[in-house]
Amino acid sequence: MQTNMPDIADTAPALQTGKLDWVGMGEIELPFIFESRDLSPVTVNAKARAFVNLHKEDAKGIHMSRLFLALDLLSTEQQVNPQTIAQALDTFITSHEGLSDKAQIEFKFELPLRRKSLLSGKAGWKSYPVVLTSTIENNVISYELTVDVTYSSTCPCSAALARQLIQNAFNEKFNQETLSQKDVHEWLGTTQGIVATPHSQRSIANVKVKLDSNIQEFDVVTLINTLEAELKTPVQAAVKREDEQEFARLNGQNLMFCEDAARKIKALLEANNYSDYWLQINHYESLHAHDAVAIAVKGIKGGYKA
Ligand SMILES: Nc1nc2c(ncn2[C@@H]2O[C@H](COP(=O)(O)OP(=O)(O)OP(=O)(O)O)[C@@H](O)[C@H]2O)c(=O)[nH]1
Repeated sequence: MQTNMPDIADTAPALQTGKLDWVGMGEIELPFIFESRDLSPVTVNAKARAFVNLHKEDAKGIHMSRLFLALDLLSTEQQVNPQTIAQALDTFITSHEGLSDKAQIEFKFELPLRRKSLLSGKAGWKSYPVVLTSTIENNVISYELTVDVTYSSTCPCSAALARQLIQNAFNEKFNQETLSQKDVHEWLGTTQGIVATPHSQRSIANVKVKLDSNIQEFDVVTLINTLEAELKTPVQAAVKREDEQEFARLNGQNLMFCEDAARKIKALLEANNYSDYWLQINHYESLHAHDAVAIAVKGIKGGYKA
């Protein structure tokens, strides 16, 4: 290796002096083995962002290769968990002595999970977008976990309007007739019996929670499972007809506006004692070409903002 290469990060004058909040790299390709409770260690293909602050006002720049190589170690020689992320953050700071006293790593990846069908006992893969952000400041680490949960939402307004049409059709059909249970039963099984159906839409809950700084392990599966259990109509992987019928029943029994979904999840996160959270509910409408959106935060001082 050539020994006299210029190292401008150390020696060149800054064009203009001043502190910077974050300097680093985005979109770093980083496969790694992710560890989380109730999950066999799983290889994920993450995109990483790695940052330190630059508090030395006249320093030309940070040493990006040092951040990159610390991440590479995480990818090739370790498994990703709170301990190894803490080590990488520590390396970010110690390798920037005099330059930086804050560091941040963000991982964005899809977590594949085996999901069971509703009734038929089959199973299939479903991928969940995850963002894990870890920050060290004043020697304290904080972790934020964001997951996206996709579900189906059936419009309560549309359901009520459809029911009215069904009642009207019933009146027309059976106006003068003595009702026979058999006739009504048969009629209900026809398209004319259920003359209107409410619209439903694919919907996504984006949920960000702040984790305790002293956690020993991540627990993404529990967060996803709890959210899906609360929403009741998560999109399905393996589906046989009996599963589809159960899904139709669940949709009919869990009609919701985006406000309903947001309130349910807010109450759930409160009950689970997260120190802070942010959520955005997106109903990708099938009635409209635009979306219905609801946002909520815990609302603590200095916490997440809506
Ligand atoms: N600070 C900084 N570096 C950049 C930027 N864009 C590219 N780089 C490159 O990042 C590379 C790595 O920088 P350093 O970490 O200082 O590399 P190095 O001097 O070989 O590593 P050390 O010997 O550990 O200091 C350099 O080749 C820079 O040119 C930028 O906008 N800012």
